[in-house]
Amino acid sequence: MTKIRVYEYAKKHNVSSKDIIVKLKDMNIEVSNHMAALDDSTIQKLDNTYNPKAKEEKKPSPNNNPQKQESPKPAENTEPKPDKYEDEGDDNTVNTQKLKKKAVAKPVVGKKTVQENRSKESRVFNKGNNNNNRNKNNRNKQKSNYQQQAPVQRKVKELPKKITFTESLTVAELAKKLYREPSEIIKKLFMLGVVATINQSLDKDAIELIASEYGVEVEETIPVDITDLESHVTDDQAADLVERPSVVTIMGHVDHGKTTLLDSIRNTKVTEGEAGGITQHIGAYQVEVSDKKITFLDTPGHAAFTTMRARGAKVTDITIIVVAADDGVMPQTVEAINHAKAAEVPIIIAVNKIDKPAANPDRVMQELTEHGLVPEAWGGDTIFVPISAKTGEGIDSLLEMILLVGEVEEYKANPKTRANGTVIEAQLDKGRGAVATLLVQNGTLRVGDPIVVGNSFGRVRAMVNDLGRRVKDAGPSTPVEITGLNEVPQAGDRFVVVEDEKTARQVGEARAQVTLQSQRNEKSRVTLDTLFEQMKQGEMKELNIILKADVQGSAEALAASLRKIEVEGAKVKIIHTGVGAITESDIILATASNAIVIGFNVRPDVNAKRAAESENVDVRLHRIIYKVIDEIEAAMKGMLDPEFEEKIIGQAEVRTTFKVSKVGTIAGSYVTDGKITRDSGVRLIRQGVVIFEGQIDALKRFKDDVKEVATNYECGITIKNFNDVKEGDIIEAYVMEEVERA
Ligand SMILES: Nc1nc2c(ncn2[C@@H]2O[C@H](COP(=O)(O)OP(=O)(O)OP(=O)(O)O)[C@@H](O)[C@H]2O)c(=O)[nH]1
Repeated sequence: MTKIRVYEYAKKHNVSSKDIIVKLKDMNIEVSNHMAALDDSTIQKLDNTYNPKAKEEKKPSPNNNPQKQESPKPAENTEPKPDKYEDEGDDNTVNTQKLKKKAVAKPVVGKKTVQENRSKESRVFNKGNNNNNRNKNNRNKQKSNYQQQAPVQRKVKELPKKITFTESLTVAELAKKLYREPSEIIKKLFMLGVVATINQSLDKDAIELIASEYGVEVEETIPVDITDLESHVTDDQAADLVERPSVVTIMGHVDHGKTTLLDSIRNTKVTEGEAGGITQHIGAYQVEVSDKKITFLDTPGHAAFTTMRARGAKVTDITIIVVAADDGVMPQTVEAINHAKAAEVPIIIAVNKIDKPAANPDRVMQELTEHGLVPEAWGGDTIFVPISAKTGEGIDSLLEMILLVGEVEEYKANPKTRANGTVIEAQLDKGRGAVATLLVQNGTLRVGDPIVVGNSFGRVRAMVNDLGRRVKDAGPSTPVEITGLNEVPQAGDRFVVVEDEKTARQVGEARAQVTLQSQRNEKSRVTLDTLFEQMKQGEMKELNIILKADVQGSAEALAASLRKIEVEGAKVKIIHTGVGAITESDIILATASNAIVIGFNVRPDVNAKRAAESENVDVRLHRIIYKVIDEIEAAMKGMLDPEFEEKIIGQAEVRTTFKVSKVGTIAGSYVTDGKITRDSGVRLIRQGVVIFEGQIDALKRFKDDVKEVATNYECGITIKNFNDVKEGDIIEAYVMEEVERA
């Protein structure tokens, strides 16, 4: 007996199942849900309502009219089984306006597929029959019955209870999840007023709507950004955390003995008990002191340290600042201190070269107190260790002090988990391919581990330690050199071990597609123009400033004035002051500490300019103290109003000078960058310091006055009211441009 279910009937008549159920209720016929089967008399009653004509033209049932299948007409509908009822009674029996509309939605129907469907269906039923039929005598009879009934009884896979999706699904994907034909979904969408193709992607609302039509639950899963390496790092249980070696960086002024100290520690400690070990420079090494290990990063200097930090890597636990006892605190000593302070890393002072007759450790201590580093002996909390990197004196005490700081700070890690850490250095080796020294910061790295390193990926093929020995595993704070990556990563890149090689490839490739530029854009650098907005959003309570000035006096005066600024709880924090041109190291520190740079009577050098541009660091150049204060205060109040901004348009180098009576000094110059225009403002810069600021008096090419001179051309420049031009000076040209405030 043909069973027609509520939803089939509803579909045929282009009404909702609910309508049918309500209608039946009106007729005092109870049905449980849209899957309920309707008997003939109920269908008859419904037909009277929805299709009065059907009364007169009562259609034969498929059972008593097997020929019907042969007739070409039903072939017009090739919908899967739930639509079979529709197939049987397709022609002109439904005449509601809606259904006419529905007919338009059936262009997918074709004669060819109906045959396919049928043969498929009969196969299905034959199979079912063979499996289930216990009465062999009835077999043939039943078979013929099934064949007749086959189109009606096609099995439809049961609906899932719940489906999940991320962001969207195409019609085909949704159909697959619901175990339905895409055409059925397309039809449903059409009923809902959405014309969709099989590959069309559906948004959350559409997916939910369709699923609810089937009574299926929907769950949206939040997409995981696989390119975020941290998402591959698993959380540690407190119980798994054990003590790990401290990681130490050595910094200090040029020639104060950083390299000698690193070598001396290594030579005296590394080979002890490691007979035959040939030290190998892999960018870091470990020494053992009193049964404990200490890891030293082999690249001394604060620039390297802060470059890593600017890339987001937090590698160093402790910094040692080396100060030569015969030379005292020098500019780079101060830089190193400020870089370490900005990174909030404990500092140990190694007062070096105490073997020298001119050594004066007390003077070093005295000078350092001016930078907030007061020795314990004088009531402060900074550890000072007098050493001689050359003779080895005091090195043991220095190492003991490192262990002590490590104990106090309690550096811990979990050796049981998958490894993650940072690239210390990396290069391409002719024979071995990409070679990278990794510092394992957590977990244990093993040969064979699938790994993502920065934008590269692979499997750890071989590991070599700092003694050049092959190792199979490396625990927390251990530096190892690995091979097996597809590309050379960069120092400061993070690495993580992932579950399998496929994931490593997927993540590595996805990361490689995210360009450096877009990574940079993601970083929200502080600028005076956006400062107020950032403060309003509660992102910032302190404005970090790096201040460079022409002389110490103005640097100090300006820093003191800036520190006094306080706007609604937000303050200025001067993280570094110095004398002289703005250098690349200043820009790196600004990048790592999210600071702006103020140049007072000084300019950035070429490398600093390039770095500031590529890293989007806000560099403000001034000549008058109160204007600096005004600008910072206004920016913090959101009242920054200069609608004009200075734009540097070019630079010329003074190659020679001519003194001409009446005219003054003519600067025979060569334009090295941009252009110089007749009406631009100019600054005369000598060794990074602004000597004079004013206007151009005359701009000439040979004897002719010209409006502008472009890069790589020579010209003669005279500056209004200024004649003290010297060979080697830089003439910087700028214009004031109107800018839109963010
Ligand atoms: N007398 C004496 N000389 C030392 C000591 N430490 C270093 N020197 C010497 O000082 C000079 C500079 O030492 P380096 O270790 O190269 O100094 P650095 O800080 O690494 O220098 P840069 O790499 O240029 O920044 C070398 O000639 C060393 O031999 C020391 O404790 N005593």
